Amino acid sequence: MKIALGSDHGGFKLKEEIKKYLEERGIPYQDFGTNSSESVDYPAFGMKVAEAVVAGECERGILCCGTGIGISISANKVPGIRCAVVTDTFSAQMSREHNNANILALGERVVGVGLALKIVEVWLETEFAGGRHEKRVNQIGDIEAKYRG
Ligand SMILES: O=C[C@H](O)[C@H](O)[C@H](O)COP(=O)(O)O
Repeated sequence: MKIALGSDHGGFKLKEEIKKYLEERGIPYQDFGTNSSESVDYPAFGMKVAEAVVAGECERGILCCGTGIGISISANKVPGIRCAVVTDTFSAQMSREHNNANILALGERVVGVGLALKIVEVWLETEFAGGRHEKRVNQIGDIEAKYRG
């Protein structure tokens, strides 16, 4: 499974930690930036990762900013993206099992590196449960379709 990675300056250090984590486990990734702690605007990075996931270039994405919020809002504007901001391992599991989240968003200023990497582990290992959740996820797609031009 190839992972698309992205961050702004507020999530840059956490993204680098996640890269190390993925490298140690032989999980392939593509880094869409940013490439330093210099101040940048998060929407473009959220969009790039979201587009890579929707295009199928990467199966899932992980985004980091200060809180995880701005970059997740940006990613969720791309049709087909279900990006979840997660701060605990239970929500990480549920975002996959129930919501089939295809992007995980983390806040470097919210969670420590240890917890963030545990969230990543749980999120990557958990599969969508389907069943009753499938029709609900499909209904999210129906909302997108309603507002598509
Ligand atoms: O939701 C937005 C993110 O948390 C950004 O990382 C944050 O707003 C950046 O703030 P600043 O420009 O003060 O570093």
